[in-house]
Amino acid sequence: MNYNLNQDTTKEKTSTVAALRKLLQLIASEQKTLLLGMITILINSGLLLIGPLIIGYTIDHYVRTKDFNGVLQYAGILLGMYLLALVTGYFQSKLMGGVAQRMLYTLRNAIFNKIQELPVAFFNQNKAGDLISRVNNDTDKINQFFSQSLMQFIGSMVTMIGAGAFLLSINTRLGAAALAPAVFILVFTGLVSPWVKKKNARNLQKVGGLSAEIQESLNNFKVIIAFNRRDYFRKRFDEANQASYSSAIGAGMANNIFVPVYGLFSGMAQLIVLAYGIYLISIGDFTVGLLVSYFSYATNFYNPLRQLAALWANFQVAMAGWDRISAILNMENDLQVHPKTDQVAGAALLEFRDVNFGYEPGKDILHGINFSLEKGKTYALIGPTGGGKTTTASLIARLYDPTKGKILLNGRDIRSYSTEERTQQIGFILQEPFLFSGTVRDNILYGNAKYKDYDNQALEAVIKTAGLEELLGLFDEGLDTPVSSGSDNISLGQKQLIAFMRAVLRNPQLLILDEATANIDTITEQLLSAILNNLSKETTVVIIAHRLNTIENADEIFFVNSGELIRAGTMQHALSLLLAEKRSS
Ligand SMILES: Nc1ncnc2c1ncn2[C@@H]1O[C@H](COP(=O)(O)OP(=O)(O)OP(=O)(O)O)[C@@H](O)[C@H]1O
Repeated sequence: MNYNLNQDTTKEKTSTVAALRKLLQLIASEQKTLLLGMITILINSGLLLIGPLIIGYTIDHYVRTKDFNGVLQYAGILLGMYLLALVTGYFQSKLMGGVAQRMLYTLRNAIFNKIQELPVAFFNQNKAGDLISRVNNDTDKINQFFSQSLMQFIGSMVTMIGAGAFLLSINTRLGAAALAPAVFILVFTGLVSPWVKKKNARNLQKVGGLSAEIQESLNNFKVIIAFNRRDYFRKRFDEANQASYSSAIGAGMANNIFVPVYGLFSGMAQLIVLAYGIYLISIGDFTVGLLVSYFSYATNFYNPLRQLAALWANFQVAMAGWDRISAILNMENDLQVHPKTDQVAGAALLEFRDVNFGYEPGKDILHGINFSLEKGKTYALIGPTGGGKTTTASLIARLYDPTKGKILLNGRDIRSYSTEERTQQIGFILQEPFLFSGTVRDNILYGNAKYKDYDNQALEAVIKTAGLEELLGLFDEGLDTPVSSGSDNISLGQKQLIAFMRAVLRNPQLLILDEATANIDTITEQLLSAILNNLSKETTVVIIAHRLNTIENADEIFFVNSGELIRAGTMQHALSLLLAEKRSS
């Protein structure tokens, strides 16, 4: 599956209605609040619509007859109505603000949970900074629309429809003339909106790119400083910033296109009402009071339309953000759990059967790999850099599925194991161990449900039984030694030790060490070797190492080169294969 989120996003075409329907599902549980919100909008718009009618009535019946008591009475009614509109307006913002915040919360959780479900290939193909921008920035665009614009949007629509109905009912011909410019606005909006959305999508993509650039340079700050290449990253950042700036200008211009066009047509409509209205009064078909009301209704129709111009732009931004978010939400993990297959009797612990694999479609890295691992034995994978050792180990741990062939775990297709079952049976110590902020204890118990409730004393007893006591002793404050994922308060070797303890404590059937001792001194390495020898007799160990002394005790050595795996037999033969490969390259 192609997990690249930034591929072809500009060409993507999602129907706005379909996108909106999906988005609204996120607030399906907010029906009551939305209903209340709608009621406040209807009251607000209703009050706005009745206002001009009352003003017209007051002019025709009380101002012209100079009945000031009547004028005062109706002025009081109008004041009451406007105060009520103020109160309903306040509740409207409060209700919708709450809905939008809850929506933002749900949306961020949904994206984060989806990202957590996705396989390693997804993270290979997307930059962390861009993903962060989607979770933070793009969701915020949707939040802004829902908290600030949606109710205004609906309110404006209701007011417009009401005002349009009044315009047509008071005088059909004048009404039709007044509304004619709106048809042009509608056509213009329909034609221009996809282009505006595209501009906004491009802008969000560039903002994501900028975020990725920041993330990359922060992650690599040491290399940047050591090589004095600040200028290089400054230049890269400047380019990304420039691209983001240009796309923001483009999006801003696109978003602003609606306001002047709507303004132009609104002005034209008012001119039409004024000219045609005065003509109708001159021939005795209309009254001054009615024209004042009429003018107010035309304003009530076109003012919200002008507001809609700005709101529509916000809507396009939100929809562009939603497209980027749904691209994540629509991703499916293609490493699905398959139905259980029959177990092959007397099978090896793990078996590769004619396995091919490539990170990109059509570009296989591993070709026709066949081998099996027996219970309780130690295996070594050796070979030149880039030969395919880590890739083979990643397939053993099912970080990826083969493009061809099969992998059997305990005689059953590895794909038929649930993630929990599989990770319980296979422990993988990666080349670059991942630690998170906390303590040594937090990190060695990561993913270990069995000991998570043990207090330090009980855990230390378990550690002692597993032979890890001396390793723990290398940390000043033992289990409580602080660990910080970002800074370097512990060495790389110490990180590898923590990852080692984490994996051993889980007591897996199969333990893979990918260059897991590369940064550990020889004495400590001997200690690790003793711990590995002390593991249960059932435990199978796969060691990937460049330092050959690490694999002295291996029962079998595999030589992995150019994506092919052969049995190397003795250590001597393995060494000759390595040397031959070095000479030929
Ligand atoms: N995430 C990835 N995406 C695309 N290609 C990759 C990826 N990881 C590795 N490769 C490619 O796969 C090939 C095998 O890499 P692999 O990491 O398995 O080699 P290795 O034998 O473990 O090397 P080393 O000894 O340096 O760790 C290399 O050509 C590498 O460029």
